[in-house]
Amino acid sequence: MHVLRLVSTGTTSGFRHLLVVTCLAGLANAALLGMINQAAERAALASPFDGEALLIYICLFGFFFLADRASLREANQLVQHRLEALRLRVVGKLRRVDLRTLENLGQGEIFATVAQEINHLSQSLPLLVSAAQSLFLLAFCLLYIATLSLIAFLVVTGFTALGLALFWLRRRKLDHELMRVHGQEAEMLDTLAHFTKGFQEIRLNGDKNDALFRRFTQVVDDLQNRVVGVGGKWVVLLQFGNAFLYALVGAVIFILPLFFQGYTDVIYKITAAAIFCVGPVTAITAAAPLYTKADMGLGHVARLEQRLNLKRGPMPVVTKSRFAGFSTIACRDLGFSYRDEAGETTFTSGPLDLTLTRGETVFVVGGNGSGKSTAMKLLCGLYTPDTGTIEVDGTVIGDSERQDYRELFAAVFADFHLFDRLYGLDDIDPDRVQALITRMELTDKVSFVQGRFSTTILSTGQRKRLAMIVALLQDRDIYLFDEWAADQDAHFRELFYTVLLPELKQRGKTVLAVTHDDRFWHCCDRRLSMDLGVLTAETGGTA
Ligand SMILES: Nc1ncnc2c1ncn2[C@@H]1O[C@H](COP(=O)(O)OP(=O)(O)OP(=O)(O)O)[C@@H](O)[C@H]1O
Repeated sequence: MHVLRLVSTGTTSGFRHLLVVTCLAGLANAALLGMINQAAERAALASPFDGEALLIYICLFGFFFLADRASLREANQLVQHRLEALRLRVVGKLRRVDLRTLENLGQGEIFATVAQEINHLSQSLPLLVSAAQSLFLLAFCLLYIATLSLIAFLVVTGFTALGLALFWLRRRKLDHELMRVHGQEAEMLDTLAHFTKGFQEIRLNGDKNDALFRRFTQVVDDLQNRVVGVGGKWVVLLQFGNAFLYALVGAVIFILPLFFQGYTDVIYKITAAAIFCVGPVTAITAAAPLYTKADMGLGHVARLEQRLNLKRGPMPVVTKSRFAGFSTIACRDLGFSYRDEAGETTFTSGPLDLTLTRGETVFVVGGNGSGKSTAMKLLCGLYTPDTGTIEVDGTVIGDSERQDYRELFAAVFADFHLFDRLYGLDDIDPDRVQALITRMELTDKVSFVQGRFSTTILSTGQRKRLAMIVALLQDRDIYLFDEWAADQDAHFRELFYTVLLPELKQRGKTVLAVTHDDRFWHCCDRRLSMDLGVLTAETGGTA
């Protein structure tokens, strides 16, 4: 049903057009078969050559050829168009979800669904149009049989419907297997990602490399076994379809004549028509695996969409945050928990009670795993709090305010991503960018040309400096830095604490910086200590 929904939703004119040309192609095909039948009958009766019939045959063939081509082209166009819309819709939802939803989904699942499944669909769906044509052809063949003998029509239709229904029921049993194939494909993609993301580690350690490869081999083996198993079940199903067809033709030829008087007059015509049914029914059954896979693929996309629908915020605002120029942000009893798949809490951040004032520089310190990064993501609205509130100048941040609130922040997280372009800063003055590149001493490494950085392949410290440039260009009210200085040399560490942070303060920016650099702990207005997800102490600084 997902396939039908995909092609029939959206603008209906494309679907109607496809339906008309496919129907015409099927009609022309049926007419051709009818003519062949008649010609065979005439030849059997040794009738003279019929030039007019030949001309009609050629015209019909020409018509069929054009309609068939139009139908395949239309189907391809329609399907690609709908798939593009689907891809955009899913990614459109993806970019609006809660960070936690995205973390729970996992990259393998997203890639297996959005990239792999939709790519499969883009290749397999247009091929299904031949099966759709066969459906029309089958309907016309049956109608033709009806004009010859009503009883034969009922028998053939009954047989065909029974065969297709049995086929369909048995096919549905494969759905569960196909679901597991999808899950294993996602697992395979996740394991594959370890080879690229962990390449350095596996090249340094042969045992690790071998063990990962063994794991990958096992995952691929399991996947292959399941795919082979599913393929075997398809073969049995297709054989069942073929056997059923020959049983049908046998019944028409051998059994029906025994019961009906006069039937034998038209027996060869009905037999020929029943044999014509073999082609379309075979085409339909052969397309069934393709259809099933396509329907499953669209089912996965639909399920992914459902999960994305659950925690979707409003569209990102492109204008300035309505909270820009805030005076205070107050967090009261703010709490958030990570939960595993079973719903068990694995770590709780908070309850946090904290007030941030415009223009202050606040350091957050604490041991590894004490919850500093989690608290940052909670504070800037990336995680939706389970309990408590965030208030900006007395306005409580609810779901409808959250995106506007997020727009107050520019951040360089510990797990930051560096984009090659300054997305969202289209009108930026290139000289400003170049000036910051010079300031961050990256001129011999990176340049800003035609709206993009010449490279992002840099050392970790250099990448963080480039990320800092991007954050500074964003010119937001609040800056979050999660251990920015950790990867910098002594010179840039000094520059960060004693020049960049004071400059931001001077410009009225609020800074929240996670740091382990106790040598610079005095360079702040306040220092918050964290342990086990809660604030344990607050100390004054000298900034
Ligand atoms: N995405 C996540 N999903 C589930 N649990 C997480 C996630 N990120 C962090 N945690 C858990 O939350 C706890 C706090 O992690 P967090 O990264 O906030 O600590 P941190 O104080 O920033 O540590 P560090 O100083 O090592 O960076 C850890 O126990 C970690 O296992």
